[in-house]
Amino acid sequence: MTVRTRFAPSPTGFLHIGGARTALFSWAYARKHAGSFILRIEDTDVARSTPEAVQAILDGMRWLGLDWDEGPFYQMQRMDRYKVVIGKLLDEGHAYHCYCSREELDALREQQMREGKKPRYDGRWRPESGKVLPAIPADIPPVVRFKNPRAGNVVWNDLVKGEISIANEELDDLIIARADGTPTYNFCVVVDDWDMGITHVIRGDDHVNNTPRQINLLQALGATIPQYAHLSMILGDDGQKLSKRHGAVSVMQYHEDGYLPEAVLNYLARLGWSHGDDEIFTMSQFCEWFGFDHITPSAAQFNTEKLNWLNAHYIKQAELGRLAVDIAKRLADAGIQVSDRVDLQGVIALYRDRASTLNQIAGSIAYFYRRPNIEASLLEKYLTPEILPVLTALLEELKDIEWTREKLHEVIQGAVTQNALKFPKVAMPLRVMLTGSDQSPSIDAVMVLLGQEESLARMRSVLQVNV
Ligand SMILES: Nc1ncnc2c1ncn2[C@@H]1O[C@H](COP(=O)(O)OP(=O)(O)OP(=O)(O)O)[C@@H](O)[C@H]1O
Repeated sequence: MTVRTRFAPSPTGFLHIGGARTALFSWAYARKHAGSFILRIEDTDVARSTPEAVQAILDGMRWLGLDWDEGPFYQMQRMDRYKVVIGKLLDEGHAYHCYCSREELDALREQQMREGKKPRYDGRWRPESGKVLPAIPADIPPVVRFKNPRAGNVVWNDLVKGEISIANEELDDLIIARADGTPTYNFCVVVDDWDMGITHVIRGDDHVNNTPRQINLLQALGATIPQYAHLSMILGDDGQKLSKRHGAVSVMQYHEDGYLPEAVLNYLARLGWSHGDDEIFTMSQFCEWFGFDHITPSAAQFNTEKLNWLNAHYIKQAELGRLAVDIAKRLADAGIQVSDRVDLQGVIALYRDRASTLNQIAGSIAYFYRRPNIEASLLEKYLTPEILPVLTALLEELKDIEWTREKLHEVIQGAVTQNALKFPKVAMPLRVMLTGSDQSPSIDAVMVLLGQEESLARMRSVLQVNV
């Protein structure tokens, strides 16, 4: 049997971390078994679905590298097929028309509540042998209901939660087509899973309640029942389920904030799944290791600190050329054009060990490409009257030296020793003049990358010396 899994989001908003983790597990299971991963867009909620949300979901999947083998299939394009299957169920006696008016159903519910019973459809239009059905009203277009089995239990061995058994008594005769003929959610899912040959339905456990109804429908259709794996929910900081409507951040926001997709994927993989003590692994390792035996059935909480830690790791490992392309774009978005004057890869190499996002790097290195505005308080603090002559003399000396780290260090150290100062007394004002900040990597390394001409120009403009 070839494994076929699917991810089936509703395009009512962006792809968030919770959905993405579910997509990742479904994708990994297909990849592990050399099967197929199918993308299906469940867009039957016409009022809430938008083309922008479809695009946002596709963008998020592509950014993460969760490539699909088939689809995207759109449920709205499959309406004719659903109608055919509804007809089949009606013909075969697995479904029936129900002509209850809204008022009738409301009255039924009220009566059941008064009697302390669980509100449910009482099957008044359900055909049974020997039962006389009410006269068909002229003015009420019927819905189609599924004839759910009355007795027995629906039992499945959930790959995450173990055996689950639901009594058929608990299940209503589900409406599968509304009065206007449009099919309903659970029914579309069933027809799709059947037609698409899904072998493993891997989805969030917010769908557990749908599963017994779907199994009954599949059985009535004579379909093979897939295996089910209901994954725990990802909760936000407040302990609530992340959803488009509550607390979730788009996957693409992580891109914007400077996270690498491999860091986000690695983070998501560990949300509710483990492989011994392994925290850092590649996606091919993950696909190899992934299985349902090491999934925690309890909900997992999002933790930004851990994501930052992983991102810092992947930034340190990433190929510099790739980081340079990305960071140049981030700088351009902030109105800063990088130029060949400064070796961007060299600059990133100098900064990446201390960054947990690409945005932090972009923010820290902007001064290489745009002269910094230096705060008066920094000038006052570090460019004290007694140090100014030392810096002016140093500027003179820097004009004619070989522009290497070693030479720069030697010359700066010389100025320190000659004037019987401590190293920071000279290094700090240099930092401020060159970078606009009193925090930077080693100043000689900064000066090499900034270049002789630009370094001297920045010193001159602060020291107001026109030499
Ligand atoms: N917080 C979550 N944690 C884990 N899986 C989730 C989470 N939210 C949704 N999923 C799963 O992602 C898949 C796609 O879900 P869907 O597009 O309906 O997103 P949703 O966020 O639940 O939608 P909504 O925000 O409208 O409730 C489903 O399998 C669903 O179970």
